[in-house]
Amino acid sequence: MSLQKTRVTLRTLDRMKKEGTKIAMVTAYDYPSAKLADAGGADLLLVGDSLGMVVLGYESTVPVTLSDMLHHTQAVVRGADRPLVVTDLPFLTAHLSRDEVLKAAGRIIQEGGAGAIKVEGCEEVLAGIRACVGAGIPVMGHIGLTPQAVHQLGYRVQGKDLASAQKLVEEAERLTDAGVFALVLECVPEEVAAQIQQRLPIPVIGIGAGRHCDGQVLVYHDLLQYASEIRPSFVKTYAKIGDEVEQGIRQYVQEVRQGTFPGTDHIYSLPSAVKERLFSKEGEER
Ligand SMILES: Nc1nc(=O)c2c([nH]1)NC[C@@H]1CN(c3ccc(C(=O)N[C@@H](CCC(=O)O)C(=O)O)cc3)CN21
Ligand SMILES: CC(C)C(=O)C(=O)O
Ligand SMILES: [Mg+2]
Repeated sequence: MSLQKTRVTLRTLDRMKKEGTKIAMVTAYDYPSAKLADAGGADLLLVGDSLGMVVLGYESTVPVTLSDMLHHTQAVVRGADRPLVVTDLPFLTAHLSRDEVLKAAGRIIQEGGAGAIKVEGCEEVLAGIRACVGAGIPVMGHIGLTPQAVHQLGYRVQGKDLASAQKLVEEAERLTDAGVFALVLECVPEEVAAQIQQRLPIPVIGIGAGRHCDGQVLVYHDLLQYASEIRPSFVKTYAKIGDEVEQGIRQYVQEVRQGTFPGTDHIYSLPSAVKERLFSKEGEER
């Protein structure tokens, strides 16, 4: 089923949860990353606000704007045929008035071309989530470690004591009641994620949430080891493209300096008839 070429929809994900088919999600931030992730078979592409860190060089996701998200979403959508594209609402967007949330989410769907949005948090954003769902905008929830709250939480595992584990289960259920079509659980003990996965009728996508989730998500630059400066311990490395890129650039620079690039394979030449006449008297006369 994951090999089908038709677009992944909410119904596809629903079916995958029921069948126990694991869902593979990866972030993408531009046309080439979307094209390659699609070719690699990813079901869901997340235009994560992590782009602020891995693509734009900020220290956190907090500075990322709606216009950043729109710009990158448009590029990802152009490169993604099969996967459903989900875009993060940036910092402080889901907390605004109902109208403001709808406007921002509407732009991501209408101008960006995404198929869904993702919102961090629960209580404070529940009204905005309900408004979006009511307007026909699919919403993915995100609880546990919510990076937009880095200034309060840090990047710490969440739900390690009884009270906070119970709170996560409650939040998962409240979000489901509010109509989210799937839920990202970030950095929580495996046992808590398993409990939530069992209780919810919707797919639970884990990142640092253990083996029992309905699907997994990782940041593109982490799993491919591509110039990412942070290394959470839940990351597994599947390639080292950063090293490949650096090595390629190093060799190019060296060949330019040595004059071995460009070689005869990489130049344009005049046809010999033109060449003969170009520097002759006749050629200069006109
Ligand atoms: N490259 C990248 N990958 C990500 O997964 C990611 C981003 N950037 N930027 C936005 C957020 C930030 N995230 C993070 C960042 C750090 C940890 C981290 O280092 N966690 C500690 C947990 C320590 C503990 O509480 O025990 C770890 O050691 O994994 C986790 C998630 C996830 N997101
Ligand atoms: C880490 C994932 C879940 C995310 O929200 C992002 O990449 O922004
Ligand atoms: Mg995010």
